[in-house]
Amino acid sequence: MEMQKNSSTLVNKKTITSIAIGGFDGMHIAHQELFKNLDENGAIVSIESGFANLTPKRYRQEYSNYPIYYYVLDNIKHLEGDQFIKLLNEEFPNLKKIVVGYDFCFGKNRKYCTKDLKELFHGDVKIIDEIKLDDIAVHSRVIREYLKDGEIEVANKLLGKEYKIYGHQIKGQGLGSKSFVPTINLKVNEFLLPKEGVYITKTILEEKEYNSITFLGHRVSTDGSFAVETHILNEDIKNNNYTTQIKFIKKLRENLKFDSFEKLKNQILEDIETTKKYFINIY
Ligand SMILES: Cc1cc2nc3c(=O)[nH]c(=O)nc-3n(C[C@H](O)[C@H](O)[C@H](O)COP(=O)(O)O)c2cc1C
Ligand SMILES: Nc1ncnc2c1ncn2[C@@H]1O[C@H](COP(=O)(O)OP(=O)(O)O)[C@@H](O)[C@H]1O
Repeated sequence: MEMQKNSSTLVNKKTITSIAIGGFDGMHIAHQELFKNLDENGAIVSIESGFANLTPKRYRQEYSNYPIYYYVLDNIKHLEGDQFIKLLNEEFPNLKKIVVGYDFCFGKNRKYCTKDLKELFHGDVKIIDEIKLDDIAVHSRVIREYLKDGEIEVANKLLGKEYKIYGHQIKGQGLGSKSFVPTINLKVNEFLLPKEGVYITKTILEEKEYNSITFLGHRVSTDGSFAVETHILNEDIKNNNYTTQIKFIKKLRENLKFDSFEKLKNQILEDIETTKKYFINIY
């Protein structure tokens, strides 16, 4: 059962009776399976390695109604097994249940695993068997590899949602509106970017979602610089300064070098037509 609380800062830790523990980068379908085993006073204990780039820390709460409490791995990784459990019992004095996956290990040199957790914690310990989808093991590292290969549709299936990044708007070369099509240029920090290429996407501006096409990569046909730029279909958008979100849906093609602006422009117009057709056919 899910609850409506959604900010850990507002939830008293004393009310928490069950927790799921892990890194939770991606908040993918296997993570969501763990959360299904929490009770209505459940919480997520997220251990921060500093390497999360699918759902970096401040973007993670959006994918669960359970409050998330963050712990820095470097601060707890030296603990012996009993010390780790002691910490959890102190943090959550009414803790009755812990949910982890089959591969969960913790403490000094990661030498404590699920068997030790069962022995050390006096309460209910629920271990979730490995979750796979179409024979693919669901793990954040696996999802990262699909994204790096541009295999968005597989990545999205494993994520259980469309992969989404946040960026802030920056100035482009100023060529787009003049020579090609207008685009919003983005600077993206923290998030893993999919493989260079052209993608069917949705772009969210001020909570409104638009169909879009996004180019991501080195502008090998113009100035060679790296860019993330999104063109919103069928709309005349005034460039603003709001945080922009991009949801990736499908890769259209690789990043290509064109020997004239004319050829690049024709290709871009063709990409836009393909994208429009895609959206017409799915609605
Ligand atoms: C749909 C789309 C596809 C693109 N494909 C390529 C490409 O294959 N190769 C390339 O070098 N640049 C590509 N670009 C980037 C253009 O070079 C870029 O839009 C142009 O340089 C204008 O940049 P500006 O917005 O910074 O002015 C693409 C842009 C869009 C919108
Ligand atoms: N495919 C899976 N099946 C079952 N449990 C999983 C799976 N992936 C992760 N978990 C569990 O979810 C929690 C978070 O794991 P984490 O290591 O952050 O995920 P990932 O393996 O995706 O990086 C851990 O308790 C882990 O054992």
